[in-house]
Amino acid sequence: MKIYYEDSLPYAAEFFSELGDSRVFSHKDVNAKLVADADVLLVRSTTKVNAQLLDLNQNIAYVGTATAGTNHLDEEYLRSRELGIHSAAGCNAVAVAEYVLSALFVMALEHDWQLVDKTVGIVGAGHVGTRLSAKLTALGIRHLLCDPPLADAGDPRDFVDMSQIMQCDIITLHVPLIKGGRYNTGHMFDAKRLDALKETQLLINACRGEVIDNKALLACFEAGRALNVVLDVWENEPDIDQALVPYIALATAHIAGHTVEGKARGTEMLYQQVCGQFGFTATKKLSDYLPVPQPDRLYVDETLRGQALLSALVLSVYDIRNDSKQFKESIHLPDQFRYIRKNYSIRREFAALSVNTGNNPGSEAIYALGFNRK
Ligand SMILES: NC(=O)c1ccc[n+]([C@@H]2O[C@H](COP(=O)([O-])OP(=O)(O)OC[C@H]3O[C@@H](n4cnc5c(N)ncnc54)[C@H](O)[C@@H]3O)[C@@H](O)[C@H]2O)c1
Ligand SMILES: O=C(O)[C@H](O)[C@H](O)COP(=O)(O)O
Repeated sequence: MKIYYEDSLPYAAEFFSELGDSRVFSHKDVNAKLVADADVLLVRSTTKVNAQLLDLNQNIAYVGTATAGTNHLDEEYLRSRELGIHSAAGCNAVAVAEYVLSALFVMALEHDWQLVDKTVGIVGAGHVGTRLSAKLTALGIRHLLCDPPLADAGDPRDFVDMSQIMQCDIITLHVPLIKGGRYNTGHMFDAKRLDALKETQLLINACRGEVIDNKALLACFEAGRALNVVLDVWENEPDIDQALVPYIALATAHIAGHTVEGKARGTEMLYQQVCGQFGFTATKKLSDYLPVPQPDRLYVDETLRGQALLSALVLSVYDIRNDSKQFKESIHLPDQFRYIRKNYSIRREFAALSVNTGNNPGSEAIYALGFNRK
């Protein structure tokens, strides 16, 4: 069996080499000829999988993406080849939720906000939205969920509509890119919604760039509106509209999901799927490969309490300001969006770190946030 995998899948050699003849490729030079004899094709979001890539291949039996989003796969084409859509749904949900928390704590520091006085509107209550909801609950932050597809499907949680989301102090977007139809998310934040935002609100997009109309957003800023916006994702990546960057409070290069665990879990999920489909027993586990973080233990500053304590802890693991600073200072350089993503020094998830809380009364919130108790 010939297994072709994109070079951005961590631990792919470790997981797949025993299953067959495994070969690595770069998204920059992958083409139809190169993968013409693949039985299994494993990608991340940087490789577009469509007729152009697969029409020369008669044998392909499995195509999988080690990411949550699937909009780089031509679903209609894959279905016409009876291949289906295989993804790593949920692999990086914790990573994105922790990215959002870092953004919230930084914005709170910069604007002197007490987060427990704010209401967060989560749009999209799937893997990411649900993880974020759990962490906000741990922090005692009020939040509302908006997810019409889940509401229509009978999900028992309480949902609100977009008009209620628009009243929230903080709005964070976690929907797939769906172009058209009843649940369209393309330009969900169009000029009209952006005009309705107040300068006291915060809008975060860590799902797909096309969910916010970037031209309309730039027009708001150019008209003098001081909106608070955090963007991890942009329209037309990697060739984003650089004019927008200086206006964005915290700007990053589509790395919200890039924790060691989030990326590697994606590879592990595809390994399990391939084993299932081709009748292999899955013997390998992610825990066999993940490095121990250095350091692996955090100490709580005993003088801090409440938000100050949680903020210090979260930002000691991941401080989004570092990524934003690097992004803003270098994004004008050629091919920089891709460069940052390729060379990103990926971070760890809270669960990889043990916290000794001593007698701190805030301990339960720390563990409920995901930190390890050991
Ligand atoms: N920035 C990153 O690094 C990063 C990482 C992971 C995921 N993502 C993106 O975030 C998206 C969400 O990730 P996920 O793992 O939670 O996916 P998911 O499929 O588990 O959840 C998405 C949710 O959005 C809901 N939804 C669909 N249309 C909607 C609409 N019109 N309004 C409100 N809700 C709607 C769906 O019902 C679903 O529950 C992914 O599709 C991907 O595009 C980005
Ligand atoms: O959809 C996802 O899972 C994320 O957007 C993911 O981080 C993107 O994957 P990448 O571009 O790193 O392959």
